[in-house]
Amino acid sequence: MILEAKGISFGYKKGVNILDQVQFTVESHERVGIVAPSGFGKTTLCQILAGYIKPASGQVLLDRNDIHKTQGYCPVQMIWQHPEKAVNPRLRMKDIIGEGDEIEERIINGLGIERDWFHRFPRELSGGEMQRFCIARALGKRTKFLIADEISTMLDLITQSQIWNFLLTEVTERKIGLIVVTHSNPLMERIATRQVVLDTQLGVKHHGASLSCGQSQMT
Ligand SMILES: Nc1ncnc2c1ncn2[C@@H]1O[C@H](COP(=O)(O)OP(=O)(O)OP(=O)(O)O)[C@@H](O)[C@H]1O
Repeated sequence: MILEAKGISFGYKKGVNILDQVQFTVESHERVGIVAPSGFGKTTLCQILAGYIKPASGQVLLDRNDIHKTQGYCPVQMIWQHPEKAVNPRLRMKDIIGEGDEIEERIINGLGIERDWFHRFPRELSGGEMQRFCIARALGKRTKFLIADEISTMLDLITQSQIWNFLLTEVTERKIGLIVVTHSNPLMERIATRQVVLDTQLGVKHHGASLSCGQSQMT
């Protein structure tokens, strides 16, 4: 499958775009890092790619189908930096995890989610425990692309390593395309097979080669 950001422009204020003609493609077997300075619009772009925000212009295409016109379960799932912002505080974790697609037992076990946690409310879990639920919820059977936006920033190094080891195995075995945002260079180097650099002057750069706006290139 191919996920395509096609000429994506967006701004929160009318007439002021933070994303301008962003264009790139990601294939199922790839792990692509999105690189840009803080405040540039990476999270916003992730939300657009996962269908949460509509671009002012442009499209997000999954095998040529517009993701913003797709009904039902979105095959492009996003894991957020702050899990507490991604869960309904009034639901118990068993209901939160049931909000998406069917989640295989292997995923629950692989992420180290304990049975006892299912009966708790989000406020009764640590950030790391809650993030494991959010990762599991995003790995439903129909997920084809996963967007990981600073997902391990708040975790200790051992938990980071466990979660990333699990995620990398999972996306490789299921041929899920991965888009990753992280400010950690070592993590980016470890995870991404390719990087897309968002750049104010040049639109989008791939592997250091500058492209003018509106072009796309697979590297
Ligand atoms: N809901 C919103 N309403 C208005 N402005 C917003 C909103 N969300 C983000 N912004 C602004 O849009 C810009 C891009 O924010 P975004 O979070 O997408 O950047 P980022 O590249 O992910 O930043 P960081 O690396 O610091 O997480 C910022 O200036 C931010 O203040």
